[in-house]
Amino acid sequence: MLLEPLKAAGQKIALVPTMGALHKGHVSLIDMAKEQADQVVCSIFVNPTQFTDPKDLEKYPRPLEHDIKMLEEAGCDVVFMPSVKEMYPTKENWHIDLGSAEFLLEGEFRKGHYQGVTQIVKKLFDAVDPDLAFFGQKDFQQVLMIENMVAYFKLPVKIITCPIIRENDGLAMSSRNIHLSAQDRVNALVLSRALAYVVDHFKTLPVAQLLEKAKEMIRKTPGVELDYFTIANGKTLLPEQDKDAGNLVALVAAKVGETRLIDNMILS
Ligand SMILES: Nc1ncnc2c1ncn2[C@@H]1O[C@H](COP(=O)(O)OP(=O)(O)OP(=O)(O)O)[C@@H](O)[C@H]1O
Ligand SMILES: CC(C)(CO)[C@@H](O)C(=O)[O-]
Ligand code: BAL
Repeated sequence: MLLEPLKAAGQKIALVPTMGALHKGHVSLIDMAKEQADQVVCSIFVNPTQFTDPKDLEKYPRPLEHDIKMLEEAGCDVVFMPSVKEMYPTKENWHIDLGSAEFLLEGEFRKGHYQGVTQIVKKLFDAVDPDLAFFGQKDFQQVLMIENMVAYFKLPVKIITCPIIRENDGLAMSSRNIHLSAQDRVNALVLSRALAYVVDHFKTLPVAQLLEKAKEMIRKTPGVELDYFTIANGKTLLPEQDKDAGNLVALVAAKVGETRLIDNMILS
């Protein structure tokens, strides 16, 4: 890539992988990357191999002009927008060991999703050869899977996790929020509210009671269909009942109207 001479001259290269439809969450990743690297590359690629629902892939937003403008304003140095043919010139098999957490939570509801995610991230790393790569905590399990892929191939890329950027009312920013109707948008707030309830009561209530209350909040919200709400170990993603175990995170996924959203908050 054109960054090779800059890298050879000692400059640090950062990659911010995205699927486009950029929002302030993505900009926060670019901002953090700019603080830590000399050149920031943002990739925009809607990766077909990570979609398990063809309708989800088809309707994924692709507002290209808006994205380019946002990247210019954010001071991103390079935009990398490969075509599907460039990234997948031939049909290929990809299967690597990502550990048992691959099959939990998102992996259970989107079978094979993390094989597709790690396949494309490896290809992006091969193309850009970054020193650092920035990902959002919003996709908590994705960061774990990418760290496992990096360890699997022993890649010299440092993975940096960036905090979740939220709307003023608490909804985690997401490209898919654009699909929410006005009523969905109101209903979707229950996800961050249920997570905040768990954070606020973490010290005083047992795990079982926290989960019961959070799930009840979500279940009684019309138009919201819960996939999972869990309090889990932040590495194994296995459910955890012991509040003193440390490294705990609350994670949620739900369909709001026709749109599936995820969110999480760190507990300890
Ligand atoms: N609200 C957010 N705060 C911080 N990072 C975010 C946020 N939303 C997305 N990201 C991160 O931006 C990167 C690119 O994500 P992506 O382009 O899929 O956007 P998205 O908003 O997560 O869209 P989607 O609707 O597909 O979940 C990922 O590392 C993701 O975790
Ligand atoms: C990391 C990623 C760009 C891979 O397609 C995607 O999963 C995303 O946007 O989070
Ligand atoms: N932000 C995660 C990408 C996906 O939902 O496919």
